[in-house]
Amino acid sequence: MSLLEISGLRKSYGPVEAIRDVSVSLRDGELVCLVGPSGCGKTTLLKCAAGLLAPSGGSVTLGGEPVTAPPPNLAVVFQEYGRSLFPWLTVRRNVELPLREKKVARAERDRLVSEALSAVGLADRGDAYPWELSGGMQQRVAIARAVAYQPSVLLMDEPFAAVDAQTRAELEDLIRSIWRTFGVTILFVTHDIDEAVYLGERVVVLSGSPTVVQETLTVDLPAERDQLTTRSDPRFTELRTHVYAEIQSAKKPTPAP
Ligand SMILES: Nc1ncnc2c1ncn2[C@@H]1O[C@H](COP(=O)(O)OP(=O)(O)OP(=O)(O)O)[C@@H](O)[C@H]1O
Repeated sequence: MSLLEISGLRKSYGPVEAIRDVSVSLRDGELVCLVGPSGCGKTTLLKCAAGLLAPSGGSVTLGGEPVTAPPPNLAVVFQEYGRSLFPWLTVRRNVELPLREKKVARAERDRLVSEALSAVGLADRGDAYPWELSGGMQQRVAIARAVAYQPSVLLMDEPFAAVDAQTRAELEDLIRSIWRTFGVTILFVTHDIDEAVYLGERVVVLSGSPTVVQETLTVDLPAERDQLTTRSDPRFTELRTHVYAEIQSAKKPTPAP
């Protein structure tokens, strides 16, 4: 059964048609990657899915309910970790903040924060301030905050675009591990083809703007993935080459209907 349903979504900014027709459906517990050329409307699509932006047409439903404002059981992790954390709050406090707003009782809050910080490997950095941490660690804090909130859906908008390649690989593995541990449904937006194939159970390829779904691909790689084995698997190479070719043709703008 689908949990998050994006159906016939359209979005124009005044005369600029950004998204023409996108439908994506996520089953409960799925990890789906959205990949497309730069400027194709990935962020726009994600904001519409999160209830942060009203679509011009089509619909978004979460658990059968229409999404018209940010739903309580959905969390978003953005690319710019530097701007998403409060510098005057410690790591623990940053992670705890949405739980306070949700009026979670103190003991439960402490438990959820500790569990989330352990899951991202920052159990011993709770008293640090974000600016004392590296970029990759700050993004881990943002991920811990989303996880502690126990969302049923996690939307991620190019969350690793601003970190170095090694950190990025570690964070990719972290997402797979969090996904498997917590059973959260994830929609992960990236412009990185290898990342999309490495992470996803399915990859949705978007066309150039005005955007339509170019292709949806099932990633038939083993669930147990690691940077060395998976990336040297001939099937991985086949899939990424296929998606690369799709993106190249997707860069051509969609002809007018
Ligand atoms: N607030 C806005 N007002 C007008 N046009 C906008 C606005 N936001 C986005 N656009 C336009 O909509 C299109 C899609 O933008 P969006 O940021 O969603 O793409 P993206 O795929 O996330 O881009 P990138 O890969 O570069 O991050 C672009 O043509 C952009 O210029």
